[in-house]
Amino acid sequence: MVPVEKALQLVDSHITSTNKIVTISVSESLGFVLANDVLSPINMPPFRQSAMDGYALGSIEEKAFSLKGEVQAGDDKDPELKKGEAIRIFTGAPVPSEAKAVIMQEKIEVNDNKVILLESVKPNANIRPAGEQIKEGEIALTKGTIINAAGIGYLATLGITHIEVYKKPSIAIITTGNELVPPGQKLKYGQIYESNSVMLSSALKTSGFADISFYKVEDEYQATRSIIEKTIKQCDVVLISGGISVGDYDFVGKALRDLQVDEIFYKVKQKPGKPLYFAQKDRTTIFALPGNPASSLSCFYVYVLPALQKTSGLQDYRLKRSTSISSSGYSKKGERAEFLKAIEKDNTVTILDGQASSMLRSFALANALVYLPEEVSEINPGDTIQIINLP
Ligand SMILES: Nc1nc2c(c(=O)[nH]1)N[C@H]1C(S)=C(S)[C@@H](COP(=O)(O)OP(=O)(O)OC[C@H]3O[C@@H](n4cnc5c(N)ncnc54)[C@H](O)[C@@H]3O)O[C@H]1N2
Ligand code: MOO
Repeated sequence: MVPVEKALQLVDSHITSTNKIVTISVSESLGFVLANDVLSPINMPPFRQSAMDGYALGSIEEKAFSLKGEVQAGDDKDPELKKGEAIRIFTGAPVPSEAKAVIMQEKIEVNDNKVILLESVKPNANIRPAGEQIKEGEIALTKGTIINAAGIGYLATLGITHIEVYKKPSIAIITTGNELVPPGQKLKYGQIYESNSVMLSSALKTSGFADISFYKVEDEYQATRSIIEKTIKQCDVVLISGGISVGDYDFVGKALRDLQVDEIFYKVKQKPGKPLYFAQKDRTTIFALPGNPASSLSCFYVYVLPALQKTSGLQDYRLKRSTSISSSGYSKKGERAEFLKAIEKDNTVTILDGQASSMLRSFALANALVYLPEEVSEINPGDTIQIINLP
């Protein structure tokens, strides 16, 4: 059995960033990592642009200006504007080349077709120069940037439709267990609903992993081995749920060994998730997650997600650890490190009831896991404790 910190290190040292680069459309790039610098193909703004609804002024020394027409956003005209002349202009409209400033409409009065300034105006006030945000050929976003919603908007403002990003892994989810039936069917005696596949795929989607295929297998050696062999050939990452413990019908470990995967560790000194198995074969990474739902998800967040993020080129892929003040007391029974479902708010963390690895309600409410290392045996209210923030 390996300690938690050792297991984390082993996952980190065996996972490498992908060097596969793919071109994708900007609209589909949420959560991807840029594989190259992106250069701006245009000046932004592309022209001198008014930042306000008001008047463009041909000079700034006068107090009264004669009004000469208007420029609306989207107009392609560049009207002449002499000293002492003003033009009605609107936010986003191109500012005439000869304009010296734009004044907000709240700061003028119009009398007899004359624009009277109520206060003085500085040169170039309320004018966004062409290329103020970025100039053509400059770096818009650097390699390594994670694309978020604003990043997608920003690239769209520059008219960019496609970018080069690191490929995200293709992921297989294999669920094992004769007792499992899909929700929607009536349960027979001895059966339970299969929930890990939808839970894990939802956790994957939350973090931007969408290339997921699903497989279901009975507790039978040959079928288990065949599915694992097939998915290792087809996918970058194989997540197996259940069948990894020591029961007579837990065939995952035997199948993996017989397929001669490189076992990196099996069993971690932690609760939940003791029977976690981590291996690689050729270029595929394999995690066999314990079948108990909360164990599966806990192992996913602690080990699988950082690995997937590292693979996808994220630099800041490591577990998001921080500390918080416990409002709860808790006594650990065994010696294993523990991950406890909790709610963290305003630097106070509350450990939830219902921590058994078969239970999901506490996880459904949690926004953090409290991490109790092996050497910590109890928590008292007021203690500063380690937490892992959940995505
Ligand atoms: N003699 C021992 N028995 C067990 C040990 C041990 O050390 N010695 N470890 C226990 C721990 S800890 C865990 S965790 C489980 C893990 O077992 P498996 O990974 O082999 O998982 P299964 O036996 O297949 O399932 C466990 C539990 O979870 C339910 N399950 C499984 N898959 C799903 C699914 N897709 N959706 C919903 N629920 C699922 C399954 O019905 C079982 O109730 O082993 C302990 N035993
Ligand atoms: O590790 Mo098991 O997940 O304790 O039930």
